[in-house]
Formats: sequence, structure tokens, C-alpha cells
Amino acid sequence: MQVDIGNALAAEADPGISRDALARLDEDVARAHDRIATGRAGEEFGYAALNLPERTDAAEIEATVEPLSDAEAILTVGIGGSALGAATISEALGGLDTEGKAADAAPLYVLDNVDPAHVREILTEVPLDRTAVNVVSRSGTTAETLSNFLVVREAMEAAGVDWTERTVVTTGEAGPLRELADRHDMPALDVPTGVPGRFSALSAVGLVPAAIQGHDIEGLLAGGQRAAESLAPSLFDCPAYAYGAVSYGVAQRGADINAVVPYAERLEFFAEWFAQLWAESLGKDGLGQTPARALGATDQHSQLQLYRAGPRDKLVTMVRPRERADRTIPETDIEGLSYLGGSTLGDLLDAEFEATEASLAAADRPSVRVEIDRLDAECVGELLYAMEAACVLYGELANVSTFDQPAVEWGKRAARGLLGGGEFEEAAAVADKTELVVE
Ligand SMILES: O=P(O)(O)OC[C@H]1O[C@](O)(CO)[C@@H](O)[C@@H]1O
Repeated sequence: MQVDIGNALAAEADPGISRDALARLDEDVARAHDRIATGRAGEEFGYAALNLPERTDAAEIEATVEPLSDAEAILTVGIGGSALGAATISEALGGLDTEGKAADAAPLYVLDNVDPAHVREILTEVPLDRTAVNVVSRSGTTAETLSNFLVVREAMEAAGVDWTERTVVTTGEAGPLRELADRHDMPALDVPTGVPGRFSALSAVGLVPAAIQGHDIEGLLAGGQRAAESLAPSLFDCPAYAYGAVSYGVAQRGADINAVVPYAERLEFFAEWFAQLWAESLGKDGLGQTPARALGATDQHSQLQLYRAGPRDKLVTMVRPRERADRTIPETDIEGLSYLGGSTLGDLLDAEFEATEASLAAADRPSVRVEIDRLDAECVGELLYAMEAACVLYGELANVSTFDQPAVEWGKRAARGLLGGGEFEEAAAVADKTELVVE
């Protein structure tokens, strides 16, 4: 993996960070690296996430899911970090390899919302008697996850399917899901202690579907370990820290938004995973950098207008695999289009990537290039780990509480109160809404 921060330097962009300021910031990076190393060594809450490539037991995961390896579909029931890591990994590894060979993996369906129409559509689509249900919740009490699981279980019972034979649970040491797994002697894996959900992709939380699909989860962990071993006391020696430090540096100078633009369809979930990681970790005390999700080349025909000519409040993070399965564009005699013929779609995508990067630079808009070799297990594991380490570094530099998420609890209590799940003052506040209705 490599990170090119050249187009975020003050000589190229506004907001941008000067080489001198970057050198000064590197002193803080060294201190932050030591703090991170200490936190990892002590398995401190949150920092422990950066030990997962060494902690996660791939063999245990593979053995646990082996009885479900015949599944023709996988249904992950979770939300936030309990769904996005799994979705990101399975999507990234589910395509053609660079030789064009299909992954031949059972499709993954993700229930991470309680839209009843969508839940009904999924339950109509999956073959319930040949589906592996992967229910994931650290707390085991998340309303959306447990509600969806109860609906899925009812649908399986109605179809005459023994759901206890088709379900693997990943949860914390205690709670309703753990009790359910124990009561029915179901396969269960642990959510790693000391690791917030959004940092748990390289654990059973993110790896169960990939293991059922037959993907190389040892390779994912090896890639994560490669990124772990790249952590160094200088941003100039560590791609992850270079990304985290420059993101922080330009945010300090006005880039309040970080638009993540993967130039690969199979990294679309990665942008969504990154959005939770960045927002839930760094959005504290009035600080943070808002993640925006886009997709290259598609969003060059939409959001690029804003990125290039809108407010000077954005960093654009351009992500791509350097190698991919490709497809030749046929020769054509269509007037004005003959230049495309004989080229490939990959050449066009790369040209658009580089043209968009240059377009932003020509308008003095900061961008950072993040490149991995290809969408294989090691490179995906390395990318996920590097972004987690970048996020932890940014949190140290910003001096925020990276690993908690107190602001999301208010809404949970209000919703629970509205549903009669207890007396919560937040629910009463809902009734106090100021209305000005226009029809
Ligand atoms: O794994 P759980 O406990 O169901 O939580 C799911 C998600 O909800 C959050 O706790 C936020 O409410 C996320 O941090 C987490 O990834």
C-alpha cells in the first residue's frame, strides 16, 4: 500500500499543509506513535484493535463456520461496526481476480437496517433452508439487530427450517445473544474485548462471512499485520500515519470534509465502513472531519463539481487498486470515439482517476492518493488496518476520545422510550418538537 500526499501540500492546495508544518507535525506523530505503542502493549481499550491481526484466531473461525460452508447464501444481521466490516471484506474479495477468475463465493446479504420492505425483499430472495445466518452484536441488545434476528428466526421457523442449525452468533461475553447461543448450543464466536465495533473488521465480527465464502482470512490478517509492522515514529516512513497526519493537518486548516472516492465498485462498502470509522471516532467535542462517500469514476459526473468549485472545505481521498481484471473496448467507427477503441476500460478508469486528481490540483483543491496493489485478501487487510491506524493517529493528534461514541446513545434512549422500553426523558423531548409544516 502507498499513500501520495503531494497534492495536499500548501504549495499545491488551499487548504494545504506546508512541508515545514508537516515536519513540525511529525514531532507530534512520533509522540502519538509512542502512545499508540504503549496502548497496544497494554491491550488498552481501543488500542487493542491494532493487535487484532495477531490476536484473531483464523483457525477457530474457520472451524466454527465449517458446518455452514455449504451455504448458498449468507445473511449478516448486525449494524454499524457489526455489519460494515463483514460487508466491506466480502464485497472487496467477491469479484474477479486480476486474471479474471471469479471468486465463486456464496452471496452475502446484509440486514443492517429495519426498513420492513427491504427485510421482506431479502427474506423472499434468500433460500432460507440453505442460508447461513450470521448474527453479530457485541452488546446483544441493539434494537435493530435483535428485531431483525427475531424476524429472520420467525421466517425460518415458518419455512420449517431449524434456525439453530443455520445460525452462527458473534457477540460479547454476556447478553441475550450469548444466552441464546448457550441455550441452543449454537456455534458462537467472541467479539474481541477492548475493541470498539468500528475497529473490529479483522476479527470474527468481520471475518465470519468471508470464512464461509472460502476467502483467505489468513491472508486478510497477514495484510493487517503487514500494516501493523509498517507503523513507525515518522509519517514519512508510514503510509497509515502519513494519511492520518495529513487528514488532520488539512482539517486544522479548513478541510472539514473528507470525501472518500474509491475507483473500484467493490470498494463501495469500504467508503461506508470508513465513514463510520472516521465519524464515530473523531466527531467529538465540536471537532471532527465529515466523511463523504463517493465512487469513481461515476461521481465525476455529479459531486466533482462541488469538490472542485464549491467551498474550500474538503480533502478528497482517492483510493484505487493498481491491478484489476480488465476488458478491452472494441474498435469503433463512431465519429469522434475511435480513440477509445482498442483501449481498455481499466485504462479509461485510470485516466479518469489521474485526470480528476489533476483537475482538483488545477483548482488548488487538496487530494491524497491511496493505492493498493490489487483487491486480494492481503491488500484488503492492509488497507483496513492502515485506515484504522490512521484514525487512531488522527484522534491522538486531535486529542479526542477516539474509542467511545456517547453521542449515539441519546437517540437510542429516545427510540426505546417511544417503544415503551422504559422511561427516558429523551423520549419526552421528541414530543416537544417545534412544528412548522408546509404541505
Ligand atoms: O455490536 P453492537 O453492540 O450491536 O453495536 C452495533 C453498533 O452500534 C454502535 O454501538 C453505535 O450505537 C456502534 O459503535 C456499533 O458498531
